[in-house]
Amino acid sequence: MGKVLQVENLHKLFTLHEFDGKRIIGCDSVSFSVEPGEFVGVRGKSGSGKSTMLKCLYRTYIPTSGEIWFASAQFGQIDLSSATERQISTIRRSEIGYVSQFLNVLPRVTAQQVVVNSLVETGADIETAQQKAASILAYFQIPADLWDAYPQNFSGGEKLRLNLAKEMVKQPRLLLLDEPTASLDNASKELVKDILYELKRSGTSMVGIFHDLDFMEQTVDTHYRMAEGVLGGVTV
Ligand SMILES: Nc1ncnc2c1ncn2[C@@H]1O[C@H](COP(=O)(O)OP(=O)(O)OP(=O)(O)O)[C@@H](O)[C@H]1O
Repeated sequence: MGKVLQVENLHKLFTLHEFDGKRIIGCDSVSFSVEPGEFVGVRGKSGSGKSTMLKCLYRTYIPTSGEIWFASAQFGQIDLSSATERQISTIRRSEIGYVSQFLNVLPRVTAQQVVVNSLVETGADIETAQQKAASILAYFQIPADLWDAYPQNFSGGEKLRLNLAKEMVKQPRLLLLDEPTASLDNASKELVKDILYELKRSGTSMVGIFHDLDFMEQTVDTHYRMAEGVLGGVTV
């Protein structure tokens, strides 16, 4: 099987219109690829461009130049930097997940419903989705008394685990992880580590950005360091 992701010369420049058009480099000439089931980890100082790169991959940001080739089940090889908004939302529904400690869900939707909606989006019927959601929330150690609560008020760790649960049920080809251990205690980190191993075993490819270097070294296959927007290889 070919590569899941091939990033070529990705460049993102921010123009600050409120400051006379001042320009800031987000990331510069980033190139790397990801094989099926490979976990790529990126570290680097604060402000070095890690989030910018990840957000370009998810198309939260439109790259200034460069190509992001993704092997989509639905569209074949598709350049995410120039795909239409419609194609991007289809791909996000079932092929690419994004996980951070910040939960981006509709207000007044309970934790259980968040997971149910995710399952329904990938084609499950409501009844199966409800049964499955309960076992998934239990597996992710979300306390049962929170299942009917609104996740906006969850702790950072609970939000992250719910985010992982809602993305994992899609069995995405590619999972993007934005600081997957931020605000987790050691027991929760172990749980997340097991979940990531499980995902890898099932063939999901991952790209994660990290400040937690211990966790990164224990989980990723390929290490990169970002410095001033430029991605470099790291020998561990
Ligand atoms: N939306 C934006 N508008 C303007 N500048 C931005 C924007 N997002 C990021 N930047 C700038 O791009 C550069 C890279 O920021 P980025 O958030 O990608 O760094 P990072 O490595 O993820 O940092 P951290 O580890 O602190 O999250 C910084 O100089 C930042 O100020």
